[in-house]
Amino acid sequence: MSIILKTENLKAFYILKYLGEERVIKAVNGINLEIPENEIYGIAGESGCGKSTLLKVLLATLDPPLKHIDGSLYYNFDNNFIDVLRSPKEELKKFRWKFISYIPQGSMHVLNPVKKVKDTFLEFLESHVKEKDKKDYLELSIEHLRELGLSPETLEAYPHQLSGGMRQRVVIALSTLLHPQIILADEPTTALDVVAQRAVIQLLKRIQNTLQNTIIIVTHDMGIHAQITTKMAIMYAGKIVESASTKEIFKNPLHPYTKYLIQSLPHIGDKEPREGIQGSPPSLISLPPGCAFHPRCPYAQPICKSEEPTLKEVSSEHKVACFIAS
Ligand SMILES: Nc1ncnc2c1ncn2[C@@H]1O[C@H](COP(=O)(O)OP(=O)(O)OP(=O)(O)O)[C@@H](O)[C@H]1O
Repeated sequence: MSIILKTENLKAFYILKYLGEERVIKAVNGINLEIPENEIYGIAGESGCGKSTLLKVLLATLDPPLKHIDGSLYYNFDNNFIDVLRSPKEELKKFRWKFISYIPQGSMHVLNPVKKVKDTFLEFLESHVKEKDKKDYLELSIEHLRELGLSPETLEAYPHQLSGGMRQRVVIALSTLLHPQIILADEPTTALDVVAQRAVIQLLKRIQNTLQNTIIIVTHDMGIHAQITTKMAIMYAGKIVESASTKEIFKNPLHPYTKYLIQSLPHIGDKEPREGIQGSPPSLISLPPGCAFHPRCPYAQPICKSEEPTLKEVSSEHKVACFIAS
């Protein structure tokens, strides 16, 4: 199993000035991840725990007020680990779209409303692939859509002529035109009905199967993780609190937060609504001492209020950051 992307104690904070005072939002706060190639890797957690920010950092797009504070991000490019956040910006351009690409949150609004889909595809290829004539770009786009099971006729449409689900699939096709080895997808199924969600899931699975690459999916929806991911990490308050294969996470969740996330999933035959997690995630500006989950944890012990648990391996490839569970 080869690692395609890894982070070591990665920290990136939003630094804001508010009424003359500095406010620091610790959105990515000491992340250690090792993501293998040829997997669909999920990152789960409630809204506001830092998932989207982590994806921005993994793509190495840190624009103010987001700032790299500490730690490292490595891409395994041709069997060399590149220290991405310490590489010159010009150097990083060669990775974007060809090695690593990004499907942004709400991507169905990404397409230019006054241009045919075809023109967006051609412009993208023109700016990223050299030495081709226009016809070749068109052939490449048609071939790619066919490969993904999408109709090439879509290229002749304007975005408003496509359904929300179809627009999302077109943006996914656009992000994968250059066959990247890593695809980062931010909430790719959010705001879609279940039929459109299913089509997006099938498309992502098909892409992974065809390219044999790695897809990293961020979503708060544990149901989506269960359907598509093969390995996953649970994020809480800017940190990873548990990671394992998706099967293991659902069969044997160890962290009380993971258990809550799974318990709150609806089941067929439920007579009453499922209970959500009590309380809400802490402010990332002033985190509680010790384990950030302790104020919401029914099993919290005195140690949880004073010391911060680290992510420890408890069985093969199953890691958890919890004094009670490890
Ligand atoms: N551009 C920004 N400037 C300042 N703070 C930000 C910015 N973007 C996000 N944040 C803050 O960073 C924290 C983490 O947000 P992030 O969007 O990464 O979480 P998330 O888990 O992806 O949640 P969601 O699913 O709601 O996007 C939140 O407190 C959020 O308010």
